[in-house]
Formats: sequence, structure tokens, C-alpha cells
Amino acid sequence: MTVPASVSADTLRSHLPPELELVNVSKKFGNFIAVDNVSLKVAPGTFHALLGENGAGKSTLVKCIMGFHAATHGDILINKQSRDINSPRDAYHYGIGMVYQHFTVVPAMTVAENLLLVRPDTPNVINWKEEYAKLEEFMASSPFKIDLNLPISQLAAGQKQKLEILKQLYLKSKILILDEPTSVLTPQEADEVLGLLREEVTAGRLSVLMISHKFREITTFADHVTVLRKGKFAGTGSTKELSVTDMAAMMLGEAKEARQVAKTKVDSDQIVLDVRNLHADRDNGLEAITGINLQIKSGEIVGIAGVSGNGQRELVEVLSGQRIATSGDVFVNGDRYKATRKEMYSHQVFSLPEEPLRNACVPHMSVAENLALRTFDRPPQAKGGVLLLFKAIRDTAKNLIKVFSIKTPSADTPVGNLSGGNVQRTVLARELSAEKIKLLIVANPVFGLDFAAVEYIHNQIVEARNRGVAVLLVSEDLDEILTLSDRILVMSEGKLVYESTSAEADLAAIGQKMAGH
Ligand SMILES: Nc1ncnc2c1ncn2[C@@H]1O[C@H](COP(=O)(O)OP(=O)(O)OP(=O)(O)O)[C@@H](O)[C@H]1O
Repeated sequence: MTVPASVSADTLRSHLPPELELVNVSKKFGNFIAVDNVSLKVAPGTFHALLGENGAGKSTLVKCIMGFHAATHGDILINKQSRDINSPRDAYHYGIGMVYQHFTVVPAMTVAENLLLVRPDTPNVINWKEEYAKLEEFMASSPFKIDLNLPISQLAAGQKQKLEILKQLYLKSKILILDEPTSVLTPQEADEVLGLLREEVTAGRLSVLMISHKFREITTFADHVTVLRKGKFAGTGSTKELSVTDMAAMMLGEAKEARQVAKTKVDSDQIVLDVRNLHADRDNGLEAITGINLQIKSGEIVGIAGVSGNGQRELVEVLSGQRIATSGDVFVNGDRYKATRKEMYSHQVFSLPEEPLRNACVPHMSVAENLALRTFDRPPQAKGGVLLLFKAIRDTAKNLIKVFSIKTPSADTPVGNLSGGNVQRTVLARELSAEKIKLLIVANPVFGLDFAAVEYIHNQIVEARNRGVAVLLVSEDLDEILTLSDRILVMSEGKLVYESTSAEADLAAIGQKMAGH
């Protein structure tokens, strides 16, 4: 029986966190079952982790709790009463709030303004003095302290994520749902944010349901974990009793052997990418890249480490034709190169940019069409450059979906409906399946991906390198740079400030250079 939302919101939120229970929840999209009969319980004052491969159904499940999706089947129980949650407003009523992977704060406003904005009952005319006093009182009692007067543009990533959580505490949310909350934070920031949340949970003031791919965070901060596999419940248990191997086995089904592609020796002196004294500006006209020189040989992975915002994005954009350099020269295979679509094709340059859904896909077009974006006007997918052969496009797509294990209901599904990991695989399949590749440019290729997908994509990159492809890898993840690169560079304030082979890399020096010292 479903009980109407008649209990007063303040009554609910002034008490201990309620118990949240999902009973046999399913969610279908057309004929595709994204969540299949999943049950889980978040006991009051506990920290519950939700784990699963990309596409396992984690986001869909929490969107059902938040009322973004209507579950096709099943019950959501709050304090053992079945409740209808048809919108985030209903979720708010029951004291449930969500913090997303990406920030939703308004950059042009201050911390105080962002907090006020979040309230569903913000008055049309704000008595600032009164509201400000209340905000100061709230901030004094909150676990995170941020200066109310600071504009958002002056906050570091960790502070922004704290503000996202503060917004929910300000709304007096008692159950916080977090969707990969630490993916944009440094490990130190992540530990600080999760540590403070853990204290709130231990004090009985909050319950947390957190989607995460990071075993370390789950074992350090969560009490319980529920694992999903291909939309189905795959197991649950106390994090004290489950080992990382147990959790990985639940997540992947039959235990998978970690397959690491070994690097083979590639003897080549052929310089594929040659960048000379390159300069480029940011969107705001200030200089982002200040005189970069860089060469990459065939069969070499060159990793560029650095804190984001130091010109890496602009460099990748210049090399993939999305930004015009202000001066300097780029040569590919010895020829001057401006990264037009034609040049990229003739020089066999491919790229996996950051945020591929935004930068390398057309979200409302199908997986098949997105897979064909590079080749649709050439045989065998087109005749005479104009007549598109849709059967050939679909057949090629079906084959790539199989070879690259893209989880999609069909080749006709819009790519924007796929999970993050599968969008990444789609772009990688398109970019790596070309018969000949000379240069591959990849930026943060495994951001937000589960460990099986990380391993898969890393192996694909190493395999490409072993075939003689020159690879430019730009990543904020130092472990990724150290694992994959043959040569390591550090970028700071638009310049390359450190270089070594990976065998001779000095971690302390890299850290200092990344920090701008
Ligand atoms: N609106 C939608 N329409 C159709 N299919 C969808 C929609 N949203 C999600 N799906 C599909 O449901 C499945 C589960 O997706 P979901 O985003 O819940 O996975 P996830 O476990 O959160 O993955 P990730 O870790 O990559 O974020 C995926 O196969 C996805 O393609």
C-alpha cells in the first residue's frame, strides 16, 4: 500500500535519518531492463555503497529513489511505509537529497547566494540581513566551513563539492545520495569530504548511499555495500567482512583474470608528432600554452601530467582541430598540420577527448551513426561520397559493438542513453578501429570508469602503441600516466616543466612541478 505524502517535511527532517528500503525495484526503458528486481536497505545512520560496472544500473536505481524515473515495478519504503516518489520534490519531502558527480553550483554567485537559491521556498523578496544571519548560524553548526561571501569561481574543486553537500544539509536532507562524488577531487580532498560525512553518519545525523568505483573509499568509509551486475542484484554485505576480491568477483561475475597487455619493444625513430614553439589562448583571450616543444615517436606513449587548467585541454584542442593556435608549428609525419578533418584522415590521427559525450559524439544520434561519424562518406559506407549505405553502416556498427563489448540495447539506441563507460567504449571503438592509425591523442580516457573498463581501455592504448601508434596521453591521474607512459612530461602554467623516461621518473620532483614549484 502506498501512503500519500502527508507527513510534514519538517517533522521528517528534524528526526533521525529514516530507514530507506527498496523492494524488488525494476526499471525498463522500452524492452531493455536497466534495473531488474533489486532490493536494498539503508539502515538509519549508516553509510551504504553501491558498486557495479559501467552500465550496471546504479544511476538508474538512484534516479528511481529521487523520482527522476518512475520505477516500472517495486516499492520504495521509508520507515517501512511504501511511498510514491514522483519527483525530486517528493524525495526532498522525505528528507532525501542527491549530490551529483558534476557541480551544479552557479559560478557567478557567492556561496551564500547558492545556498539560498537551493531552497524550494526562497521568497521573492529576500531579507538579506535575516537570511544571512541564519546562514551564518547554519555554517557554524555544519561539518564543512566555507566563507559565505566567496564567489564560486574562487573555490577549489574540493570546496565546490563540499558546497554541494552543504546545500543538501541546508535542506536538512537526512539521506544523502552521492553519485561518484569524488571523481573530480584529489585523493586528499576526497578523504577529507568523505571523512567529514562519515563523522555525520557515525553521530547518527545522516545516512549515505554512495555510488563509487573506488574500492579504497568503499572499504575506508562505508559500512555496507550492495553490488549490481547487469541490472541485477549481485550481492551485499558488510565492508568489514568482504575483501576487495570478494567485491570484484560479485561485480564481474565469474572471477576475471586481470589481463595486462605487456609493452613490446618498438624500434622506431620515426617522429610522428612534432610540435614547435606552440602558443594558444584560453577562451578568455589569456595565453594558455606558452611555447611548447614536443616530439612523439612511432610506438611511444608520451604522458603529460598536470593539475587541470594548466593548458592541457587547450593543447589537446589545438591538436584535434578544436582550437586555433596563435603561433608555432605542428608537423605530423613530417607534414605541416592544422588538424582539419581531411588532414586527420590523411595522416591517420585519432582522438579520444575528455567528456566524449560532449566532445566526440552527437548524443541524440544512434550508436551506429556515432560509430560511423568518421567514415560515413567513404566506401564501404557510402557510394560516390553522397549515397549513404545504411545497411553497411549498421553492419559495421554491430561488429564494433561486439568487438569492443559496448553494452547497448541495440545499434539504434541514441548514444546519449548509454552509461558513461559505454559512451567511452563507443568513441574508442570508432577511433581505434581504423585500419591504420599513426597518432592517437587521448585525454583523461578513464575518468569515471569502473576498473574493468579502465583495464580494457588501457590495454587498447598499449596494444595500439605496440602496433607502432604514437600516443599522446594527457591525464590528471598520475597513476595512469606512470602505468602507461614511456616518457613523462609535466605541464604547468602552459609550459612543459619536467621530462623523464618512465623508468627514471622521480615522483617527488613530478609532484613539485605539478604544484608549480
Ligand atoms: N534514458 C534511458 N533510456 C534508455 N536506456 C537507458 C537510459 N538510461 C540508462 N539506460 C541504460 O541503462 C543501463 C544502465 O545505465 P546506468 O546509467 O544506470 O548505469 P551505471 O551503473 O550508472 O553506469 P556508469 O557507472 O557508467 O555511470 C545502461 O545500459 C544504459 O544504456
